[in-house]
Amino acid sequence: MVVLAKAELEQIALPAAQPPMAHVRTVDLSAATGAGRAAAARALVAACEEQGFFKVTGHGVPQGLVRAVETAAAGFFALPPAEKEASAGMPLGYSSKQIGTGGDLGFIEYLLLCLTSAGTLPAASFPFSALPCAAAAAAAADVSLSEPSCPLRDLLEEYAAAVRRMACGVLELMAEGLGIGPVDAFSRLVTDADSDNMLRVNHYPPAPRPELQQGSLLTGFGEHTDPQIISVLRSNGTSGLEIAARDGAWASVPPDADSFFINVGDTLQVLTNGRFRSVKHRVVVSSERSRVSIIFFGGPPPGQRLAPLPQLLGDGGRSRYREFTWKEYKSSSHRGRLVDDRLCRFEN
Ligand SMILES: C=C1C[C@]23C[C@@]1(O)CC[C@H]2[C@@]12CC[C@H](O)[C@@](C)(C(=O)O1)[C@H]2[C@@H]3C(=O)O
Ligand SMILES: O=C(O)CCC(=O)C(=O)O
Ligand SMILES: [Fe+2]
Repeated sequence: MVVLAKAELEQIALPAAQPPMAHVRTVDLSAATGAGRAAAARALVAACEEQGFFKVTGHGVPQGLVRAVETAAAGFFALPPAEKEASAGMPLGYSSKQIGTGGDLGFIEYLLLCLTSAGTLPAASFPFSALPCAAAAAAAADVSLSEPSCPLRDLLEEYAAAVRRMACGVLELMAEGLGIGPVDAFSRLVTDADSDNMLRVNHYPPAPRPELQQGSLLTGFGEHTDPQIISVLRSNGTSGLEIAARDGAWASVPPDADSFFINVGDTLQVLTNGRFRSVKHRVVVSSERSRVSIIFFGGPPPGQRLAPLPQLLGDGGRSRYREFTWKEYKSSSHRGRLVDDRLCRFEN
C-alpha cells in the first residue's frame, strides 16, 4: 500500500495527457550469431544513438524464472505494511513513496538492493532475515509458485545473475557495433568483483479512483536518466513507462511482459563521448492494474575512472567529459533530485 497525504498527491499529479505510442527498436539476441551478428550489433548501436532505449527478444533468460520472481515480488508487496517495513533500510531495502533522499515522491513502493558482481545479495547491506520467504509472500497474494520453497532472496539472486549475463552479451555487441576493442571494454565494468550493480523491484498500485476522475494522473517515478552504464528493465505487461525523445516529447512504451527493455545510462553516454545518449524516462500511474517492474542496474566499481574511450573521440579528438570516478559521480548525483541534469557538472 502507498499512502500519500492530499498535499503529496497534489505534488505528484500530472496533466492527463495521453502521449503517442513510442516506436521502440527491437533486437532479437538469438539472431546475433554467425552472419546475423554484425546486423544485430549495428541495430543496437543505431538504437543507442537515436533513443538510448531498445527492446531485446530472444534473450535467453528463462521465462519460468521471470514469472517466479514476478509472482514472488507481487506476493511481497501484498504483505501487511508492518511486514514489508521490517525490510526497510533506506536507501536500501523496502521503501514507499520516497525516491532517493532529495524529496522526490512517487506513487510507488519498492525494494532496492545492492548486488555483488556474481549477482548475489551481500548480507551486510540489507536485513535479509526480514525478507519473507517467497512461499509466504505468494500465499499472501493468493498465487501459486512453481517452486514454493525458494526464498525471495534466492529467486532474486538467480534472476540478477541471468540478467547480468544477458546485459554483458548486449554490452559486448555494442562494443562490436562501435568497432572498438577489447570486446569486453564495457562489459568488464559490470563483471568486476567490485562492480556496483543493483536490483530494484518497483510496485505501482492502481491509481486511486478520485484522482483519475479529476482528470489527473499520478507520477509513479519522476523523470530522470539512470546514472549507471546499462539498465535492464522488465514489467508485468502493464503500461506506464514513458521515454522522452531528443526534442523532449514523451512517448508511451508499449508493454511487453516477455521482453526486456534496455536503457543507456549516463556512464555509457560518457564512455561513448556522447555518441550514445542516456534516455530520459518516467513512470506514469494511469492504469487500473498494478505495475510490477524489475530493473537490473549495471554500474562500475566505485574507484573506476570514467572518461570517453580514446577510440571514440572522433576526428577532432575532443573529449566532451572530464575524467571522474564512479564514486564521485554517484555521490554528486545522489545528493540531488531525480530530474537534475547530473552530467553537466562533468562536461568539458
Ligand atoms: C533522486 C535520486 C534517486 C536515485 C538517486 C538520485 O539522487 C538520482 C538518481 C536516482 C536513481 C535512478 C536510477 C535507479 O533507480 C537509482 C537506484 C539510481 O542509481 O539512480 C535511483 C536512485 C535512488 O532511488 O536512490
Ligand atoms: O519502474 C519502472 O518501470 C522504471 C523505474 C525506473 O526508471 C528506475 O527504477 O530507475
Ligand atoms: Fe530509471
